[in-house]
Amino acid sequence: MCWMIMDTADMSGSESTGIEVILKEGEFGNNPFCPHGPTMLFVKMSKGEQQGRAFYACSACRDRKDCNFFQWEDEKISKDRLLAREEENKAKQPPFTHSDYCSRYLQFISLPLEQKRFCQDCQLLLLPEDWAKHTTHNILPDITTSQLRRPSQLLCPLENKKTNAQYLFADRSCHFLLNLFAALGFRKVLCVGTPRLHELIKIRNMCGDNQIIKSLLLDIDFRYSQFYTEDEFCHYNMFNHHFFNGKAAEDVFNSFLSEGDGAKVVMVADPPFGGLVKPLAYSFALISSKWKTLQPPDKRSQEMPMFWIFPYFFESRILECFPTFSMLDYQVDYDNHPLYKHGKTGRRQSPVRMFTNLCPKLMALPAEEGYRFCSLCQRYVSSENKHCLTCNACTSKDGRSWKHCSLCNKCVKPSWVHCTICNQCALKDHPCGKLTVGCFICKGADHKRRACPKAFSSKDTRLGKQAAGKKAKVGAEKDVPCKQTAGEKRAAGIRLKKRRKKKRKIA
Ligand SMILES: C[S@@+](CC[C@H](N)C(=O)[O-])C[C@H]1O[C@@H](n2cnc3c(N)ncnc32)[C@H](O)[C@@H]1O
Ligand SMILES: [Zn+2]
Ligand SMILES: [Zn+2]
Ligand SMILES: [Zn+2]
Ligand SMILES: [Zn+2]
Ligand SMILES: [Zn+2]
Ligand SMILES: [Zn+2]
Repeated sequence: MCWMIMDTADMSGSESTGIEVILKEGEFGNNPFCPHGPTMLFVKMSKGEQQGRAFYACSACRDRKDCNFFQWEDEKISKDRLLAREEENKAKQPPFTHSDYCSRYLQFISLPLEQKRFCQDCQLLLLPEDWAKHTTHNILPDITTSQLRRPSQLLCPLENKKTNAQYLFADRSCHFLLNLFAALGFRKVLCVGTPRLHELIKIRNMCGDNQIIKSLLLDIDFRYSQFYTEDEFCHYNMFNHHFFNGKAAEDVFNSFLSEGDGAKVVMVADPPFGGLVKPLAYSFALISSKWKTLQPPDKRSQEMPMFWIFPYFFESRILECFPTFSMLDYQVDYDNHPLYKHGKTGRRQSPVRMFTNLCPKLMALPAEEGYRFCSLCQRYVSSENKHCLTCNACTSKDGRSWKHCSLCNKCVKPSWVHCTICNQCALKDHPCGKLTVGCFICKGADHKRRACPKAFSSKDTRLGKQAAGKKAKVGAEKDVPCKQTAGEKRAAGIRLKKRRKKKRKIA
């Protein structure tokens, strides 16, 4: 069973050929392993047809400098090479096991303050026996208990944009999320790539009268192993649902998902923005189906409550995978992202939103930040998002007021004008006559290539079928303009250039 997946390299809407991912249901584990777990199968696509040999490459790292695994799908690998690869994979694992990190932590907290040191170069809490090895390194002395409670502030964010892009929530967004989950009655939060939220939950639990909320962090950043026990953190890859510590970690995950103790679980994921949507969706669907199997039989038809934090211009792709999701207007902002800050004018508003399968009318957005309830849409919207009576919706996606174009029969960005040559709205200085209308793969006029049914095989996986089912609905009800602002285009352009470079390297 094949589920063909388009690579984000095609975000710009260019007609270039794309490298796509093939997910074979249930077969991840049979793919060769790189240091980041099972690799993914990629193939070069041109006009909807497979071109050339398929190959395996790393699921997590989009930069070959981070992981240079490469193997043709039909390549025979000698025993010696397999052994060498296994050795290499082992050598690339963290310097300590998680249980070693835990015993080091216990030793560390029993040290007097003047002996509590953190090596900034090695990103490691040091024990006295380590000191000699770090004499020439940058050492942060006198690590306090409150610093230990905020590892996301102590560790320097991994800023490798392609692979980790560790953008940390600003306090405003982190508190909003936590208060929302608490108000909705959740008592367990599965934090997928949200270390800052995880630490805030733990801090909140220490403040007396709050209901205790449990949190389990799943993240690829193993540095967190030195601060959290094996019940609080799993070293995890969200692109292939791989637990680095194998069965022991999966058992922790399974018991966290079980609601036998009456504590309701919610999942929140904030993946790196350059990540491929469909492998992520595939992992989240696996998490959700695991949650279902742990529910009592009469509740198995319910969906696991999920929040996926991602830029708004991925809306149609996320909805293809999860038709029951909707996008909230809330703008998520980050401390260390120069562009994704809240409340600035124009493009400096954060494009990052929350997608959830919970009922939008229950997601109360803060009135003090200008969000209001639209009784017609039955959801909270941002202050500038005006209800269009023709579209019968609050149509803005980016926080600015959009305007209705009667020729396009939809609302468009305020900076767009209707072009009679292209027969659609676009920026004033668009490359006239060159806008792509409809689908590049099958030439159909009613959808874009990413929603093309031909991009899926006839034997779709469950998610693939859902995607096909949603397509018509998306087209009819939520025609999401896929054009981007100049800022987004620039960002996508930079990504595209880098990807082209990578593709050249691969070829
Ligand atoms: C955009 S940041 C989100 C951080 C979040 N806003 C916070 O403040 O807690 C992405 C997070 O995903 C993690 N991450 C990146 N690639 C990952 C992967 N393949 N699997 C799991 N986690 C990953 C990063 O380490 C980082 O914590
Ligand atoms: Zn890898
Ligand atoms: Zn060091
Ligand atoms: Zn409305
Ligand atoms: Zn409208
Ligand atoms: Zn128009
Ligand atoms: Zn034009």
